Amino acid sequence: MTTTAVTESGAALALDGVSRVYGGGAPALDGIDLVVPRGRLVAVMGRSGSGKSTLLRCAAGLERPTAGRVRIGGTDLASLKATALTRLRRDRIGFVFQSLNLVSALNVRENVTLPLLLAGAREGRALDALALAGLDAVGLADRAEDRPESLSGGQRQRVAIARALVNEPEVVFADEPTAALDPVTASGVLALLRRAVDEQGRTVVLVTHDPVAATWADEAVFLEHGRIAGRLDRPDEERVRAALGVRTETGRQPAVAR
Ligand SMILES: Nc1ncnc2c1ncn2[C@@H]1O[C@H](COP(=O)(O)OP(=O)(O)OP(=O)(O)O)[C@@H](O)[C@H]1O
Repeated sequence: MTTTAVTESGAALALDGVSRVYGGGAPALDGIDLVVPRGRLVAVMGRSGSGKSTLLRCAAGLERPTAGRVRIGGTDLASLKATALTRLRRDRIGFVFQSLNLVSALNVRENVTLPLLLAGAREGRALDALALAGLDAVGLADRAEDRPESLSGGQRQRVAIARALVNEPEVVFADEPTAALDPVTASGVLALLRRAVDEQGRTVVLVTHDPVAATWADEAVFLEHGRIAGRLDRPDEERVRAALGVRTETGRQPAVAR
């Protein structure tokens, strides 16, 4: 227990016995223990219904667990009232969710500055410069004044990443950010998340079905029936496929590489 406590204290994200039950059904999450150190990219994988999105929503403070504890940078989310939790999500978390699309009434630059404006920053040149630097990092500075609908799917995801990173969040949560993209565009988007980790020391939790996407992660965590069924360090495609395939075919746990 002491080791866990020490590890968790330096973690960007720590889940401690997190469960989530909806109605009278089987738990969507069932006693999840997960520590994500700062500066790591972790892929959460598993079959449909295994609890990936529920884990992301609980970890990101979008939903309260039924039991257990979630900490972001040492802050216990259960200790926060609704307003403080909203503030934490706004100031300390970045989201790249399909359901949190870009705002079509705003141009690309305004979309990127939105989290900072919501956090109370004043409009002006400094803010614009920050947005342009963020857009430059994702290769889209020249599209700053365009509307999101004039961009391709991959370009929109890159804007979403620039927006998620603009407030220098402690954790970025990405839910299937490449699901609708072709493989080459998907690699470009994943490379940006990887760069945010390697060059800016960000921490990213990525939900994905895609074994290729998982190879960009430092670690893949496999869920099954709301539990962690296995983990792979430095996942490669073959081992991820094997891990997913083994469970799909036989229900056995995947090989664990640690
Ligand atoms: N709001 C909800 N109300 C009731 N049940 C829910 C709710 N959200 C999720 N569930 C249930 O919890 C379980 C896990 O769902 P979850 O969406 O987390 O799985 P997932 O692994 O993300 O699936 P997918 O890959 O299909 O998105 C499922 O059985 C689902 O039906």
